[in-house]
Amino acid sequence: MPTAHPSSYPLLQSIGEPADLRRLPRGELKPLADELRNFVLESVSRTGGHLSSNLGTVELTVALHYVFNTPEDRLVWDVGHQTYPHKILTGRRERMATLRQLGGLSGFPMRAESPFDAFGTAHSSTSISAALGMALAAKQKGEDRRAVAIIGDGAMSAGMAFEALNNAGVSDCNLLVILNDNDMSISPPVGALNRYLAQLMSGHFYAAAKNVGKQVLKAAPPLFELAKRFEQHAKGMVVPATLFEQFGFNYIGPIDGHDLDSLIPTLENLRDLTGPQFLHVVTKKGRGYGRAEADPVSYHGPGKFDPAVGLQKATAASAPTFTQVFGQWLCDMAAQDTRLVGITPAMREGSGLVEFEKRFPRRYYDVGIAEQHAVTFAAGLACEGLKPVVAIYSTFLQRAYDQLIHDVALQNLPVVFALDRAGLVGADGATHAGAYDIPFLRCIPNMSIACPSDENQCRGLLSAAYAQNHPVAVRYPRGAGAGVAVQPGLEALPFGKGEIRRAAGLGGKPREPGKGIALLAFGTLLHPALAVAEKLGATVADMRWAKPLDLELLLQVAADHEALVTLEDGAVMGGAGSAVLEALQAAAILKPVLQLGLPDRFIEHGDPVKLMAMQGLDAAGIEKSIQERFPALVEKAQAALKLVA
Ligand SMILES: Cc1ncc(C[n+]2csc(CCOP(=O)(O)OP(=O)(O)O)c2C)c(N)n1
Ligand SMILES: CC(=O)[C@@H](O)[C@H](O)COP(=O)(O)O
Ligand SMILES: [Mg+2]
Repeated sequence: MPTAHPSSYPLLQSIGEPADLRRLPRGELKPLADELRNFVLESVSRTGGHLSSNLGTVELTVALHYVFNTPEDRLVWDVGHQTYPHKILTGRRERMATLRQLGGLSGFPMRAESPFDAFGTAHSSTSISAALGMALAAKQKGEDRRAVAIIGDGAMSAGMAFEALNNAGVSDCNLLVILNDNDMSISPPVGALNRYLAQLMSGHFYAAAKNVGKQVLKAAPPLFELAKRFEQHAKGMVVPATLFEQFGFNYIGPIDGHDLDSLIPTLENLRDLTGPQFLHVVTKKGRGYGRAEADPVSYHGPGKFDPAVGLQKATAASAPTFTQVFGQWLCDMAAQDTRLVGITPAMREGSGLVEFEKRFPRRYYDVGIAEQHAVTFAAGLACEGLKPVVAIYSTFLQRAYDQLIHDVALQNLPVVFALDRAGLVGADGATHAGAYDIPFLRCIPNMSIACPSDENQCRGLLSAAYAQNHPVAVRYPRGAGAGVAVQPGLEALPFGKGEIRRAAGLGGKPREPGKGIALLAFGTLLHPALAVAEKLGATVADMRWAKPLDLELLLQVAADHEALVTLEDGAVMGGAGSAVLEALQAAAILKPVLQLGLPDRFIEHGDPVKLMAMQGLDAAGIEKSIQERFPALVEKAQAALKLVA
């Protein structure tokens, strides 16, 4: 993919690393920022990726690398989806064409990718904790470096951010926290913090009186200290200390996060102050590209598009995604049962709850980026007889593991967890893979786990989950399923039951009992399994439930075959295949079992179909693994097929 034509970005072309930026005349920073913004738009429109948040951090990124001696001074970007300007200014401009592609640039900061990426992020609200660690490490080692956390207003709503503020506020170290306040999460922001930040922004007097950036204080520290003391005094008299000052930070702002004339002197002042500093900058998500400014939600993470015409509506003909199937099921079930409430931790669009919010606004809860709270909040709702459905990405449920055990499972509360993005997600890479939910859920008493293989099963298993009086997770992958027609009903599939989808020995010739191979599929790997089974004359069972296993089906299949293969789009270790091994062991059935699934390593970003093939989880890979593990059985099975043919 060719990158943007170099001639249109002459200044950007001259920046190989931030030291080049710091050598630029001050007056060239604004034209550089303009080129940088245009390059981000052009590049992301060609590759897809996160856009509106990146357009909003252009000036802030230029100012940070201009004022701070990066990479010796550490920048920790929260979530990190807004770091394309940072990557471009730190020697990765040419590689932006490979963004989120196999072997290409990650969409998030990665320590292995660059020394300028001080900390790997992608799950939100970790930046202040990490930066505090770096600041205290510098102090302990006697190193003169700064640590800066850049955190968005959305990420600021997570408890972990306040845990870090609470600790940092009493830590004698040189930490700067920059709140990038664009008054947006992915969706419009929610919660009291957002309301508070709006008050801060509306306090014009406070901002004007304090606008340190504009009054470019050239003073030597004593004068600045004097001004600071006056300001402390004045604040106490005129304006109640901000929340952040109550946490022990020196709060500056709000200032315009797109105005280099504000940003640079303010950052220069703050860089030279000791103790915990908090800078509140106000930016516009999507800044500089009208369509993204007008609709930062749609342009949060767009695919490829033509900036001249903007995003085009998806063609209606395309098969529904699992997310859409869930969203429709949620509305249908809510219409049937008034006890249903829908909860999302700040992922309304991604989890498919836009329609549900419109139709059932009083039963819809966006709790902000607060997965721990979301789960225990659901437990509270369930205690009072409501039927909560928590729509949450598999990877983000990891953040609420104790709440899952302690507040939901231990009390055996009927909460449904609709786990979207199960398995490999592709472009977002290892940080977002839903690879571990079967292992980490299966060991929790009272929990059940359903693995739909297609869109219809997704509906049926969601209804089955909803009908239970204990916690159930239903896991399904990102994107479209098998493209089967979705039936409108809400009938629940049988709880804990799977079914044989293909019996061996087809073609009229009965197979000897106890011979041949059986494939036990958990979820969408059923489809490549069916393809392989045709060639191997194997039986295929759609197990549907990782917990409880359909023991009757399993023991029957084990008795009828001489070898078993388990397939799951999740970690092999502790996964559904392990459950099969445990069950056979408990029944003293000794049959060879080949477990296929994700390996014990993190899988990088890339095209999800290619990534699954690389793990040997496409039909060719599955067949190859079976051939290698059971060569004699395969040979025998294929010979038998020839007889039948
Ligand atoms: C723990 C966690 N939950 C949810 C997400 C999904 N997510 C990514 S960006 C985002 C919104 C972040 O808002 P903000 O911090 O204000 O950044 P902005 O996009 O406005 O620049 C969310 C919810 C995540 N990355 N991590
Ligand atoms: C940065 C972040 O965590 C989200 O924007 C995430 O990338 C969304 O993932 P989907 O694109 O799968 O909804
Ligand atoms: Mg924001």
